[in-house]
Amino acid sequence: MQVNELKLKHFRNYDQETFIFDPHINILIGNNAQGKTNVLEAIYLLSTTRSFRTHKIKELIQFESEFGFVEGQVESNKHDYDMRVVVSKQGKKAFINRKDIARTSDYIGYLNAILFVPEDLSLVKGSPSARRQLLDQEISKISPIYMYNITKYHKLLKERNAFLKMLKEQHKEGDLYLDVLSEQLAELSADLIKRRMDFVALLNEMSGTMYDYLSADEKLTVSYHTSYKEISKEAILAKYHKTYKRDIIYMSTVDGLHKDDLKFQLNNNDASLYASQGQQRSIVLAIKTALLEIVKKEIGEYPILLLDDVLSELDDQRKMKMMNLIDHKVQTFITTTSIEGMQHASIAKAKKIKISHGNKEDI
Ligand SMILES: Nc1ncnc2c1ncn2[C@@H]1O[C@H](COP(=O)(O)OP(=O)(O)OP(=O)(O)O)[C@@H](O)[C@H]1O
Repeated sequence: MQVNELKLKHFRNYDQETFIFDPHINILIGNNAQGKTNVLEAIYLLSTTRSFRTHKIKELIQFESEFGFVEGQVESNKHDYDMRVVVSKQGKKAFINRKDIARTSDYIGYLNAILFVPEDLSLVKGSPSARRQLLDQEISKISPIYMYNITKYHKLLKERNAFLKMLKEQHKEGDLYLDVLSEQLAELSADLIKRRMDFVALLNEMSGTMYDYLSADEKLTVSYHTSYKEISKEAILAKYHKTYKRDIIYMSTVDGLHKDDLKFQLNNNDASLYASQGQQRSIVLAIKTALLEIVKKEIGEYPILLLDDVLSELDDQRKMKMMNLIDHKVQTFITTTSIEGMQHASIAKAKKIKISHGNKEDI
């Protein structure tokens, strides 16, 4: 997959700009606060209809403007597409070949992107919610059904929690409607957890190989942790039934896949407790490069890669190895304040675009 052309209109600090990209490496160079990450954010928006920096989509519209849009000419193995996401005060609208696509799950997949930002470097020791988010986002890219079901799960969970609160206020210990909601959640949970487990098995295999290449010292293992001993609708529902009273007291669904976690181990030691900064970086790098391979395996072609200011966070050896892994395979967008010290041959051949004050200049 690749983005050949990107148009920005009233997007962040861009009034109007058109970028023509190289199929391999594109480097956006500029001082701080010039608009480099804004370009990555625009590509990510085109890919997912979301920003990786804010949930408030209206922040993407240029100050003083009523609307903004991002439009990309995208080339894949199958077809070429014109993709567009328009953001206005009313919300956002996504289009493929000028056709309005109402459901996000129908839009995702035309342009797959793997994003790597400095915050990802805290994935190993950070909050479980970031690891769950990674799982949900990445599985959604290769499975529209997963995306549809996880959205439905969270809606039902919210409804169940609100209902638990009402039961507590009414001093009730159960209700037929609680049974219905629990049954629906149990059915979805069994399906979603199985899909997560399958994905993690693949991630474990691929990231193990990548880690071995990036840092041959230890063995990386990635595993999925859930509170359920048996993954079936019946077993999950039975657990819900057993914990009705507790959930009503807490006014919250205490157990569930919304509490599950992804664990990393190096030579059987819990990486969240023992991994050094360098080891954590290698793990995240192994995960991100493994994700590229998983998308290739599942979809049949590589996604694009967005590297926001992360190369400067990696040492020379890891940087070189990372570039070796993506060279001539993956269209990559790199933001940086300077290319000094970037030694790989692909950097010399890369398309370099200077960004200043929301304007670009090919150099
Ligand atoms: N909605 C908006 N309208 C106009 N300008 C905006 C808007 N949102 C952000 N900006 C401007 O965009 C600039 C930041 O751009 P960006 O985050 O892409 O910086 P950057 O070049 O990646 O910098 P750094 O190297 O510091 O990460 C700031 O000057 C900010 O004021």
